[in-house]
Amino acid sequence: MNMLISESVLTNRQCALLTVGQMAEADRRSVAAGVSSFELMANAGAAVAHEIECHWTPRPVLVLCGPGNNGGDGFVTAHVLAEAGWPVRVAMLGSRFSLKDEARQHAQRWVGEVEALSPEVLEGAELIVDALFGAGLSRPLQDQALETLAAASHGTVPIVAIDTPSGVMGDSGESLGAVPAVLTVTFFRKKPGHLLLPGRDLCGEVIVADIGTPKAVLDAIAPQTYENHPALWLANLPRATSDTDKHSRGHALIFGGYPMTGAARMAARGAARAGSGLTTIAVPEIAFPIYATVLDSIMVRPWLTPEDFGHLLNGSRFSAWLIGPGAGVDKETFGHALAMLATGRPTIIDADAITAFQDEPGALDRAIHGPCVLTPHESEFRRVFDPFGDKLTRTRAAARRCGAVVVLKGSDTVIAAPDGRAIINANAPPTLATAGTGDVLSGIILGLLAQGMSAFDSAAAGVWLHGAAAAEFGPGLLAEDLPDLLPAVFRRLYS
Ligand SMILES: NC(=O)C1=CN([C@@H]2O[C@H](COP(=O)(O)OP(=O)(O)OC[C@H]3O[C@@H](n4cnc5c(N)ncnc54)[C@H](OP(=O)(O)O)[C@@H]3O)[C@@H](O)[C@H]2O)[C@H](O)CC1
Ligand SMILES: [K+]
Repeated sequence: MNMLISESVLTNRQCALLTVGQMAEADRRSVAAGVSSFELMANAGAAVAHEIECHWTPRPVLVLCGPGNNGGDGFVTAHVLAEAGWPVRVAMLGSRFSLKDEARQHAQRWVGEVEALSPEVLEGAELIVDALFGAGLSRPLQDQALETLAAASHGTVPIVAIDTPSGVMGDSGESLGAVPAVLTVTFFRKKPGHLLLPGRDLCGEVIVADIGTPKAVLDAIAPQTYENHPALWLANLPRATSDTDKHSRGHALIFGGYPMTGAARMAARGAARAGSGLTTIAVPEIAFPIYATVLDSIMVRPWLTPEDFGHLLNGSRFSAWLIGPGAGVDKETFGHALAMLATGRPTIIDADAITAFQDEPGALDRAIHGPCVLTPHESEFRRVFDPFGDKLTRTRAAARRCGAVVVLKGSDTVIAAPDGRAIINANAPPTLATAGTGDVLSGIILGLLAQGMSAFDSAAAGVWLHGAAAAEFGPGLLAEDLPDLLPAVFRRLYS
């Protein structure tokens, strides 16, 4: 739980992610503020050398330099390590004389030999620094770059990547031929590609180094993308105080399907553990005995006809709804979801209720006019939204189109708001890939929504709490374990 321990010292500014374009702007603004490009590069290379010295004892290092500023950082790293007495060799793609500006200046300070890049240069290296391409990657790796990195990845020699593993796209995390690094040192702020898959897996440990970029640069850039972290929403997380009673903590209503009854029950436990004062499952009368016999503090409300269900919604007692887990993909689910959305009250549309709109996605867009969260996994997403583009772009476009917060689930869940803000989550352990965990997630988000938290904050907090609960449990996790792990996560958050 290191992530929890460090959160108190992080601010939401530190969770900001910059695109490749925004990072170039940060550099321009730094230069305008008096920090030269030469100095930024010197600091970048020195930071990489420093991390290498912290992680390894001196050993033969091979620095692979590319034709741009990433290569320039590599020359600085080589120089600093050599000055510290490490045995260093440099191999380069292309000629050092074709380097420009500060990269050229730093390369001139390297007095050693510069070998031509090829798999043969790997011989004898015990640590490889990948400074081939970073933010300027514009096409798939090929020829010597591809062959040398591929050969390096077949051995056991650790690879340290400067900025990104060469071949990883900074904005999307897509790989155009990258091989895994054990450590990636990037500068000023992470980029989306450090968190989106497969980029995140290819980066290994990611360290963000300060290279002297003035803090004010971030305000001028006004980033819209963040890494999920309590610093983003902890202040808005609902907390019971001495003057709260169960009614003031909200009343969550979940549509309970039949014959799949477990999903709604798990969602209900998630909502209750997330702090909803009252939680009710509304169930078709035939399913009432099943639900009622296995639930204690969760209330069960039977309904006989769709009209009865409509009356239930029009009562004023409920503060947020959820439909989807175990609901069934049919006209009834479609109708019940529309009825929930028509109230304008906070609504979560999940699972089957998303798929219920597959023949008429426009109906979903037209119906959403209040706070709403959609929680699709990839297949559900593709049934109602445009599948093109990287995960961040797709999720943003979906949120903008339908006017709801969209949570596109996975190991790199993206949460996007209609106004363009987006959060990437990275605390989900692989053990969450098991049946029913999505139902608990929508329940947790519901519990927060029911207490009056905004749709975007509820979604971000819910996703993070869900990941932290799973991490708390470790291997062998079942979805039904998750709600009971939330108290420990909350305790730690508030300590
Ligand atoms: N604040 C910071 O983050 C700082 C970062 N620094 C470092 O600068 C790089 C970005 O430098 P840039 O020069 O923009 O880009 P690259 O070094 O990554 O590469 C550009 C050159 O590579 C060519 N290229 C691109 N893709 C390929 C490929 N697949 N095969 C061969 N060649 C490729 C590209 O050619 P074009 O034809 O596309 O123009 C360029 O020649 C950043 O990552 C940091 O490491 C600063 O040092 C400090 C501030
Ligand atoms: K690199």
